[in-house]
Amino acid sequence: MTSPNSPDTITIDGPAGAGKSTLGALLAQRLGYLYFDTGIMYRALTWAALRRQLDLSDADALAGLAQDLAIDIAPPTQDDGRQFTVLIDNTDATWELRSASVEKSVSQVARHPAVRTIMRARQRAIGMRGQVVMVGRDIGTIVLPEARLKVYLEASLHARAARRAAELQARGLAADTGAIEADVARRDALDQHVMGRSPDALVLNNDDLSPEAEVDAIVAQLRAQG
Ligand SMILES: Nc1ncnc2c1ncn2[C@@H]1O[C@H](COP(=O)(O)OP(=O)(O)OP(=O)(O)O)[C@@H](O)[C@H]1O
Ligand SMILES: Nc1ccn([C@@H]2O[C@H](COP(=O)(O)O)[C@@H](O)[C@H]2O)c(=O)n1
Repeated sequence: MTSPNSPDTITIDGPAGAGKSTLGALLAQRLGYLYFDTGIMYRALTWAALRRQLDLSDADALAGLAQDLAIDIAPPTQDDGRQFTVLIDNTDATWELRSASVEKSVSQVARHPAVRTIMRARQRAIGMRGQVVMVGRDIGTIVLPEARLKVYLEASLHARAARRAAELQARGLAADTGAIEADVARRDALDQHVMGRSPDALVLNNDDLSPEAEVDAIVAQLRAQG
């Protein structure tokens, strides 16, 4: 699928909590590329829609907001474990994007075709600049199908839930692994229609693979491609 004219981008898709952001950030750092997590955009839209008390079934209202919403991703402004700071309409919403209310509604917001059309166009414009590692659900299949390398990352439901629980505990928050597992499974089901594994993707299962080993496998694949 890649050609000399393909954008110099690497896509990473996979289900919730598979480790896409961890891998994406590490790989981008190794290659000196921009790291871009498209899940942040859907989370930002959901956060802003909830704040405005929009009806989450109103596709037109959500699409209008998706078009206009100012989402700025900046280097971390606080040393609290964040990968970056997310400013939405100039408000720091970094951790609120991970809140239970956003997690509960984000897949519902992301389902609207009108919303996805706008988000995908914004994402594609960023990817086409090149030297980007872009992470999401449909990046290798729809947003950047001509990417230089596509990765599909997977891990068992149990491992994904256990990692999410450990992450919350590390931030001093309560974590019920059973409830987290149910929530991750619910999001998997809702996201099924947007999830895509490109036939030419490099598939990595990280149940027993560290992020560093994942990066090594990808760099080896890039070298093999020449
Ligand atoms: N290879 C790995 N082995 C063990 N733990 C990992 C691995 N990769 C990531 N993790 C841990 O798994 C958790 C989820 O990772 P991460 O946030 O990167 O996933 P994600 O796919 O981006 O999630 P989401 O879809 O919810 O945004 C984090 O606590 C992270 O430290
Ligand atoms: N390309 C994408 C990325 C994300 N979504 C939706 O956003 C939710 C949050 O994504 P995370 O990667 O931060 O977990 C996700 O559950 C999807 O509903 C999407 O549709 N397409």
